[in-house]
Amino acid sequence: MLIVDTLKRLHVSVSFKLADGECIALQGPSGVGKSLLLRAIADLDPNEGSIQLDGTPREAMPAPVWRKAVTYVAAEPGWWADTVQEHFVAWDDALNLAERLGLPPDCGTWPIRRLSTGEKQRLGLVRALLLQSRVLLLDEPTSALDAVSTASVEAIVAERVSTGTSVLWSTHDSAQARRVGSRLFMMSSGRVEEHLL
Ligand SMILES: Nc1ncnc2c1ncn2[C@@H]1O[C@H](COP(=O)(O)OP(=O)(O)OP(=O)(O)O)[C@@H](O)[C@H]1O
Repeated sequence: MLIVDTLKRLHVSVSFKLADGECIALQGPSGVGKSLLLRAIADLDPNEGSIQLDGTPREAMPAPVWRKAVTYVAAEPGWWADTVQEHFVAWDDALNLAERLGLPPDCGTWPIRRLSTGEKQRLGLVRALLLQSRVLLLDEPTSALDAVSTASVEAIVAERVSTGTSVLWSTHDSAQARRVGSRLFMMSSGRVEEHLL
């Protein structure tokens, strides 16, 4: 269980509980603060408030440990090495997931500069999935993907949810929000309000 109590980042102020094996879809207009909220939960930006994971306060863990347990997945992931497989400790495990997301077997040798936006997005998700995080904070994870790849992402995340991973999934696609979410949060003026699905 992730408990977020009066988390504040700029104009965002939010409290909610996210159970094990639950996926909450997060919607709201562009610029309303969805990314600010997800990044604050992962402690990637300065923020105030209290967050607990399974009863352990965030401040009791070193930040890198917290971020491996409560992982933010950016819509546009960052890269630091020249080729795809240099970004992975266990490339065989990564390749299995990458192939499920429609990438070819030789994609590990590809230079990062050749990747399309959607290839980057899928490989960024693979990187996060390999962490086996307790909580995934997905920031528009299929915004650059076609329908087939989107369905693959939704299926893989659903598998994780079915084995207990908690997910907060930001999306502009209300059909997707209803497909993936067991609950729906609408964000406006920096607050979230739960809506019936
Ligand atoms: N470091 C910052 N300092 C000040 N304002 C910021 C900062 N980061 C983001 N903002 C502003 O906060 C608002 C919310 O941004 P955020 O990226 O969370 O929106 P969003 O709901 O995720 O939008 P989108 O759906 O377009 O991705 C925006 O107006 C943005 O310009």
